[in-house]
Amino acid sequence: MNQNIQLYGWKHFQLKTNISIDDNEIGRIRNVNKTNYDILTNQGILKGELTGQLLFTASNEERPQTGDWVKIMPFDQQCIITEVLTRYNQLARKELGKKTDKQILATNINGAFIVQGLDRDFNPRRLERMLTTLNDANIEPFILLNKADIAEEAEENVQLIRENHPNIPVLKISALTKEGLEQIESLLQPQLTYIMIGSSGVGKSTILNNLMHNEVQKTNTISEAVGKGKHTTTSRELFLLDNGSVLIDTAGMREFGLALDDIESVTLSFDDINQLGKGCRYSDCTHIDEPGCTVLEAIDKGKLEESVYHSYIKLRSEAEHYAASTQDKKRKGKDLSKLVRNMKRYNIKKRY
Ligand SMILES: Nc1nc2c(ncn2[C@@H]2O[C@H](COP(=O)(O)OP(=O)(O)OP(=O)(O)O)[C@@H](O)[C@H]2O)c(=O)[nH]1
Ligand SMILES: [Zn+2]
Repeated sequence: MNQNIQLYGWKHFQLKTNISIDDNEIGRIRNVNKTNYDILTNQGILKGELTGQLLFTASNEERPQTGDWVKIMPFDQQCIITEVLTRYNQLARKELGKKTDKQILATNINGAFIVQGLDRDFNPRRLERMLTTLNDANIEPFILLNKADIAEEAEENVQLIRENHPNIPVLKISALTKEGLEQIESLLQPQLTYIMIGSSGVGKSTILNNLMHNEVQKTNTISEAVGKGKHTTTSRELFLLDNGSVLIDTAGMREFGLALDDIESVTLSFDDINQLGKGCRYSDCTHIDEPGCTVLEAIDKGKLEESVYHSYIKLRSEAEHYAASTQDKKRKGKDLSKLVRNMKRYNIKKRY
């Protein structure tokens, strides 16, 4: 039986949060089904429910999520969840169809594998967006470019992503032929928690099955011609890998929206801009139209790829838009008009 909570990273969580509680009153949420939870505990996997207090007073965000450590009161082969222990981080996305509500995907995560297909799923801009969200959540990113076996221009596209993100591991893989599987395994550390994110059908379950060395998660075999997956809802589940790492799989995630707490962190996912920005005249320079901005200077001198700057601007404008619906509308108007002016400036320049 591998249900000992140490295997699921309890010690690591304790180190991060300074919490000390009796091991037998602790569990980790394996998956969520409305208000029913599967919880990994020293007594095995227990079914759990919330105390009335939690059920009626906790917001969606405060309720237990996959990855959460919770305080439990075992009884009768089941348990009651009395408290959600403070998370050291959480990964959220914008709720489908809603403007500002966050949906939490998972919590207490050390690293994330962004899976993107090298086929028609390939989209550097979506990758940027995911990297920004991960950076904001303080989660270490890894990029898996999958389906190398069927993609044309696979090598060029892998190179492009490596150039854009020199400090992030970028692996070219094929879950089908198992190319790159050992490289993924070499990134995983025991007792740390990882999550796998990416569009539906990109190969996440197939990768997970490879890592588990058996079939745990049903893969989506609906034909490409039909064009849509069989999942209609999003589910998250926590798995223990052979090497002792914990992996959370997210299935059926069609859209990975921005859910930023802080717009300024957008810049951090752009290594080049971040490096250059250290030389700007103003320490809070937004690199949009300030005098003495070394980022703008670098573009003029051809030292910074315009495409990188463009995705920075686009991403920033998306982030501004999102933030504006919850924060300061006035500032949004100002910044957006600056952005538009700046986009124009570079579009005009390009014609010469
Ligand atoms: N050619 C090729 N096909 C792959 C590869 N990886 C996955 N597939 C296929 O792509 C389809 C979708 O794979 P899944 O693993 O179910 O994708 P998923 O990301 O888990 O999808 P959701 O569960 O909907 O989020 C399946 O038919 C897989 O066999 C690969 O490297 N090469
Ligand atoms: Zn600047």
